[in-house]
Amino acid sequence: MKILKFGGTSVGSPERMTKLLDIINPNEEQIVVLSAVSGTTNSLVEISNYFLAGDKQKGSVAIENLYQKYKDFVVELLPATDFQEMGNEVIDYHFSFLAVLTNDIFTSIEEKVVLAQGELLSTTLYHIYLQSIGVASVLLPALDFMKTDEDNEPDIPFTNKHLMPILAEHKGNKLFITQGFICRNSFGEVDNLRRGGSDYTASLLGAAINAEEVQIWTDIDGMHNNDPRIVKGTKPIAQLSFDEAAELAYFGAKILHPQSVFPAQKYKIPVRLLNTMEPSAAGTLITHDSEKGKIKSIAAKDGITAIRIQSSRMLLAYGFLRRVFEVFERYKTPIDMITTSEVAVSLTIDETAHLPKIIEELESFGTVEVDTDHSIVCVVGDFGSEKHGFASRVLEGLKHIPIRMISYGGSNYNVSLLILSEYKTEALRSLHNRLFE
Ligand SMILES: Nc1ncnc2c1ncn2[C@@H]1O[C@H](COP(=O)(O)OP(=O)(O)O)[C@@H](O)[C@H]1O
Ligand SMILES: N[C@@H](CC(=O)OP(=O)(O)O)C(=O)O
Repeated sequence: MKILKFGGTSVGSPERMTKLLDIINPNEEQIVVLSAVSGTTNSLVEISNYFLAGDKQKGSVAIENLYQKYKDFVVELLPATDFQEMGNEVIDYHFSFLAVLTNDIFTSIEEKVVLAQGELLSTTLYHIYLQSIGVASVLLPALDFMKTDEDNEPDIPFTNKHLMPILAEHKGNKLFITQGFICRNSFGEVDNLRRGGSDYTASLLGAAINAEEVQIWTDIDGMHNNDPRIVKGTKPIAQLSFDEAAELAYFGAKILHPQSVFPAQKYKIPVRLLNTMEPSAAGTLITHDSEKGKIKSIAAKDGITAIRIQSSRMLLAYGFLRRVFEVFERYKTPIDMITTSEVAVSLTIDETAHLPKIIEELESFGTVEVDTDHSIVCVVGDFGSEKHGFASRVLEGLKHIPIRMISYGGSNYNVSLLILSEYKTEALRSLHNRLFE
């Protein structure tokens, strides 16, 4: 069994949806994971924000606008009268549900239910489309088998336990369709795997059913060696290791959800990144193997805050870093980069919700300086062997840009540098010229 995930752009219009059958072979066993139609999740976030802010008027207008878009979508996707009626019933059901849901008290619980409607709509409409052209498929309700635990971690054994019997019940069927992104949390409430989470669903399903392969179909021919939105002339990378892919996804390569690598890595399921618009292109294969002696790719992550704690108490002391880390642990704030000297430690975070409290506690150790608006630029490749001189080439590529922090040696395949965000574009372009041209 293979898992094929199609992102928002791949199901972004009725025409795109109908073209999926150029890629999906209904005679092969597969679970097709769909995201919401592109733009829908953003609209649902906007709708939720209006209701969370108590602006029912604007919220209702936004619901109506989205409803009209789906009306047009159904007419184009399902031209035959009987199937068009089925499509209209589906959207009427979901949009009346939205109206009821937003009519009363609106909290983060209702917000998650609102956000789930995008994937529920796209999969149900696609399922009806397949029926309309006589292709047999089974619609699997992700909310019955995708679950996170008390720590918000996905529960893969739960998915295995609840999905396998459903698949067995439909023995003889080959094509299964399900929703990406959505799940239930440990309270049984509707929840999600965070923005871009359909990739994560695909990888979790691959792990849960021990799939032959997970394919992430998107609008580009694989992971490129730099951000194609910023740098011209980027190229797809044929092969990446799970660790390299995880670093790139985490440090900004938007093509892949950062957490989606780990389930596939743990359960040894190969992942392919492929292009819906160019299905014959090789794309990127992610496995345990890594190509040696090469720099693979550059990525950047914005919205980084750097914190420096300067303290003479650090000098020749032990236990100091533990106490610093405990502050971040108490506020559930992950640290990305860290560098130390004998009297100071610098670290970066991208979640700033608890920053004032964190600073207040850190001030008991010494002087605290905070710098916002930074970006981490991350270069991924085989840095394990000094003979390539890659690190010096990275620094050479950034010699005209002020560097706030450098992290090298944490792993053999990554160098991360912290710079002011205003230099990001120049840094990515300059590194590209230096490393790949
Ligand atoms: N290193 C990279 N390689 C490939 N694509 C990248 C990279 N960095 C950013 N991207 C962007 O990621 C986009 C695909 O991700 P996304 O929009 O989330 O797809 P989908 O909607 O299919 O899930 C591409 O169109 C591309 O602009
Ligand atoms: N629809 C969700 C989940 C998702 O993964 O979307 P996409 O595959 O288009 O990145 C989102 O927009 O976040």
